[in-house]
Formats: sequence, C-alpha cells, structure tokens
Amino acid sequence: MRTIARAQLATPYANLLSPDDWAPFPDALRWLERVVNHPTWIAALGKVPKCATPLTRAAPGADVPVAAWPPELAEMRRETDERLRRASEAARLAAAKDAACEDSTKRFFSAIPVIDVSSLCRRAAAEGSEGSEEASCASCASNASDRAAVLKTSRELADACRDVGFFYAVGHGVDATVYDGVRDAAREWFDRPLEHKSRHAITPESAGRGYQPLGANVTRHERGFARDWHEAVDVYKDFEENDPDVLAKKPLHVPNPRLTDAAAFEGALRAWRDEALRVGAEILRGIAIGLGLDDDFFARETTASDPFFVMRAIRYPPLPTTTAAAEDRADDDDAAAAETTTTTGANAHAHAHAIAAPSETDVVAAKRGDDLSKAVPISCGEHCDYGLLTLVNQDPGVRALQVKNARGEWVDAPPIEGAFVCNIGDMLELYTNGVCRSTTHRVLMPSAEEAADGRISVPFFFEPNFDAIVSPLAAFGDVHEKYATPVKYGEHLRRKIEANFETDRVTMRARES
Ligand SMILES: O=C(O)CCC(=O)C(=O)O
Ligand SMILES: [Fe+2]
Repeated sequence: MRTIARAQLATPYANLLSPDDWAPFPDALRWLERVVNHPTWIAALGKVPKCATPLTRAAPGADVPVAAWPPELAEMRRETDERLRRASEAARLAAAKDAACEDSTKRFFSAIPVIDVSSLCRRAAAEGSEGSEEASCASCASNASDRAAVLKTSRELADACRDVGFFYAVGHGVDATVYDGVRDAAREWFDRPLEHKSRHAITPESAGRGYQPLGANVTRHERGFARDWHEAVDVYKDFEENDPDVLAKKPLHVPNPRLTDAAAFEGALRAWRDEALRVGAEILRGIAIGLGLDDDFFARETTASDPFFVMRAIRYPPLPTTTAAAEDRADDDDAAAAETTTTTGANAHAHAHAIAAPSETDVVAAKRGDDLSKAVPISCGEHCDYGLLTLVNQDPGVRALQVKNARGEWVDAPPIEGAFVCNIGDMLELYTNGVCRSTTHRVLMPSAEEAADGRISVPFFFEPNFDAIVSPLAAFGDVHEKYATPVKYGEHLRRKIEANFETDRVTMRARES
C-alpha cells in the first residue's frame, strides 16, 4: 500500500483524513497522489469545497469501488478531475501554441475542418424527443456519454480555433426555412431599385447601421484602402428610441433603421438573428470547455452575456466576364501576387485572374473617387473579424470565401450544404493570448457561371458585451507583448466601423440619399 507523506497532504483535504485513513480507498489514494503531484493543483483546487462530514473508515484493505465512495469524496473527485482537466487543457493548448510559433506547420492547413456540434446544440439533440429540450443542454449533460460527446466536440472546436481559426459547423439544428429563408429574403430585397434601398442608407448618425451601396465599404491595408465590391445591409443589436443608453447618446447605441415595407426581410433577419445567437452561444460554450475555461465563461456579464452583435446581409455581384480593364489589371498583378501568395484548392484555377491584390493605382484612383468599376476582382479585401465568433450563412454552390494559412496560401472555404462557416475574431485571440487565431480571409468575386444573380451571404458576428474589457486570461500564460493592452470592446468596434468607410464618401452618400 502506497502512502502519502504528511507534507504532501497540505491540500484542502488535509483536514479530512490522515494518510492512514486513505488506505482503504486505493482508488482515492491514487487519485490524491495524482492531485498533489500535479503542478497546477493549487490553482486547480483552490475552490474545491471542503468535505462536510468526516469519512467513515471502511474495512482495512478493502478495495472500495468508486461508486461506493462516500458521496462527498466522490463529488470532490469529480470536481477536481474536471478542474485538472481544464488546467491541463489550457496547458496543452498553450504548449501547442509555443510549438506552433516555432514551427507553424500546425497552421499550414489545406482544408477547413468540419465539426458536428449537435452534442452542444440543445434543439438539434432534442429532436425526436419532444419536450425534452432542457435535458440535453451541454453544460448539464446528464449522463457520462453525453458529457463525453460534449468534451470530444469541444476539443475539436478548440483545436480548430488554434490551428485554423475557421471551421464548418454542422448539426446546429437551425431549420432550413430560417437558414435559406434569410438569404432568399435578402436576395429579394437587393433586387429592389437602388432608389428604394437608399432610403435605408447608412448615415453618420446611424452608427454603421443601414444600407451600403456597391463600393461604400473599404478594406484598409498598408498602402491605403481598396473598395469592397458588394452591397450590404448592416443590422446591429437593436435599441428602442427611449432606451436609456440611446437617450444618453452612448456610442453606437441607436435603433436599427426600420426596413419599412420589407416585413418579410425584417422577419427573416430576426429569425436568423435568434438562431445565430443560440448556436453562437452553444458553440462558444464548447470552445470554452475545449480551452479548459469554465463552461459559462462566454455567458458572463463581464464577457458576452449580452452580445453587441452585428449581422450583415451582403450581395456580391458576379465577376464581369468581358471587362477588359479587370483582365488587364489581373495580368499586371499576377506576377506580384505570385510572389507573395499562392492559391490552393478547387478555386485556384477558376480565379487565377481574380486574386490579385489591389495595385497602388487602384488605391489612389479609389481615393480620388474615380471609376469604381475598375475595382479589383476581390469582393471583400483580406481582413480579420473583430469579435468572438462569426457564423457565415453562405450561398450554396458559389465558391468565393478564402482563408489564409501560415504559408500565405489561400485555402478555399466552399459552401457545404446546411453548414455554417465559423471563424474566430480578434477578441477570442486576445482572451487566449494568441492561442486561438483570428485568421485572415477574403471574398473573391463570384464567377458569373456560379452566381449570375450575385452571391448572397449573411454573416452573424457574435461579439462580446459592449462594455466588456478583454485581455488575456491567466490560463494562457505570460502575456505576449502584442496583447498587453486590454481592449474595451465597444471602443474597438467603434474604431473598426470608422475605418470601414472613407468618411467623405459616406457623408456624401448620406447627403445624396
Ligand atoms: O461573405 C462571406 O463569405 C464572408 C464575409 C466576411 O468575411 C465579413 O463580412 O467579415
Ligand atoms: Fe470576415
């Protein structure tokens, strides 16, 4: 029988038993040895409650099965194991991050992983068992196999956040009427005359909300900016006119523009918003578990209990088939583009002429407000998302989204029927001290063959609370210089929104409309 030195028993359990008292519980003894020898046990056990009643001695030498452990001890073991699992999960990811920084092969992905999130998604899991939605909630998974499934999914999510920053989520349980319905309704709305859409145009007062015509959005880069080639409607977390924060003129706290005479579109957006909020929260719970954080980490008042979400309905017009200017531009830039990036996957050939980065001339031309039709054949320039988690509902059958790997190669993220493309944003990177990556991505102009009527996508940006202060969590080790300054999310968002437009242009458009 192994014994444990008294010194080692200076744990929260020391008051419970002397080492001899543990002798009848060999399983417990092995567990305790593991606990006291674990490098992170102090942190991990800090909050474990002390046992209320003293343990009674079993017959000496009896091999007591875990099921027969006194309930307090069994409960402590369960809690402790869970805390240790979390601590080691965070350590595992942090170690893998260090390895990845030295040799970033992990981030040399060539495809986006597909993850079945049904174990996390109440509604999906509850299908077929009427009225039992509550029973399959991930954080209260009632039986061991449910919990094991949640842990497996959570680990897959955390690995994808670390190695790729993108994943497809299937098994989310969102009904096709909602998933397809919002894109159909958006298409119908974008088909309306510009004059009609412009009635809902973004203005300096609308704080990013409203309709943005082709070319209104810009993506900035070191040489200036390039115009994105899409039209969009942006909807944010909504507020009533008489909300105290609206009355107090808190930044970005304004009502969304009402899409008058577009009840179907508004209804479809609301339905998608509700589902995206549900699925987003469930996936974030999985990511928290996989990262070794508390299950509810992203559901707290200090994090994202009341996300300041943003939702965009976007239409990307197809690549013009006979625009000599565009072809000339692509030819000019092919050589330069080849030096810095290559494209992998099925999309590479189709878009061989469509991947050039914006040239200096285009940037300058756009600055002067010259011919917008000269825009490069990228619909949305390369960028990272700002918040926690983005869920993209993309047009089936139209390939356009690309993700950059650690070699600088562009990897296709083609639509998978019924799946969301999910990607993590800057705030999750910051919380995790860079363990998770907010990965660069872009949208190519869809081909006319695949998207004669344009490509529709409806990304939902699941963000922290407006007032959340985001900084690296202790579990992810010494704070990297890059993440040293805490970020107040609302401020970060405001700066990003301002950078999304060329101010004069927006003001001008607002006056025009
Ligand atoms: O349309 C897409 O597929 C992605 C759009 C996107 O990356 C964004 O709006 O941030
Ligand atoms: Fe994005």
